[in-house]
Amino acid sequence: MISPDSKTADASSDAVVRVRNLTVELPIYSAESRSFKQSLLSTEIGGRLLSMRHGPLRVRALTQLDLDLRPGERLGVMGHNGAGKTTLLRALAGVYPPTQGSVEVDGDVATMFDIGLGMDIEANGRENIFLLGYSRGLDPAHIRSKIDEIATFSGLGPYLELPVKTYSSGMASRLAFAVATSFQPDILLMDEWISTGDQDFMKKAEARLFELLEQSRVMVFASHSAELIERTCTRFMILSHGQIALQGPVSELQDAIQRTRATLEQSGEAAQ
Ligand SMILES: Nc1ncnc2c1ncn2[C@@H]1O[C@H](COP(=O)(O)OP(=O)(O)OP(=O)(O)O)[C@@H](O)[C@H]1O
Repeated sequence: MISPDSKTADASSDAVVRVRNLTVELPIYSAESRSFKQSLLSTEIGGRLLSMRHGPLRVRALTQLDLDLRPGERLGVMGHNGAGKTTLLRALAGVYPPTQGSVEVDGDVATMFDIGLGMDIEANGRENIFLLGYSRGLDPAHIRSKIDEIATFSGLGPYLELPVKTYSSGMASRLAFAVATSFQPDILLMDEWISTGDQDFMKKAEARLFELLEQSRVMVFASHSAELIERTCTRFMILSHGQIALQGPVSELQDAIQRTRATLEQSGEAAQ
């Protein structure tokens, strides 16, 4: 829990996402040997590598972030590879605990990143719909009422009776997407646009996403695409080496968005 001063508390009282002084550090357990640690330390990565006297190397992926998101706000996050975009989404989803600071999120969160997170590949599609629904805190009757719709939207038909390990990655993505979008979330966290390689499904998916964006209380969308951020977001943030370099309304930051697109394009990171 946070204990903000009274001025901050007033300003954030209607926020449904409240992040205070958030630092996230991630250990790298697979770098045990001294020489390998040394060579990693001299490598340029997005986050900051911290060499500990004891224990594993750590990457500081986010440093002292503050963020308030109020109902109706849709935040687009851009930044170079390794800037911390995915780490921010994972921290908001509760996947990564804060190393320092706090994250408070009021409401049901749907995640559209790490597709497959929360799925059991040994279980069949139908069972996975329940698993994903339970992880959102939904009750069985509510989940059951959506099964037919999810089956139709995902186009998986009889495959829903087979274990997910027999699905292609596109089929698994279609199932995860159909579940994530069939139950209206309060807060939608997305990393890039879904891509399944199936053009018909992509058209349906885009239409459904826009519908969902209209109704979600809050969205955070990490992307390399300036165009998608301008089309879908109300607020814009640039992350750089785990810190907020710039933040404000999309309507006032058109130039900054285009400059970021140009920089990412130069380094070959912009979305097509
Ligand atoms: N599981 C992990 N363990 C250790 N370090 C990690 C892990 N995940 C990410 N990192 C590091 O944290 C930093 C931020 O990574 P993150 O994936 O959040 O960046 P990103 O902005 O989403 O990048 P990209 O645009 O390439 O997807 C990077 O330096 C990365 O190497």
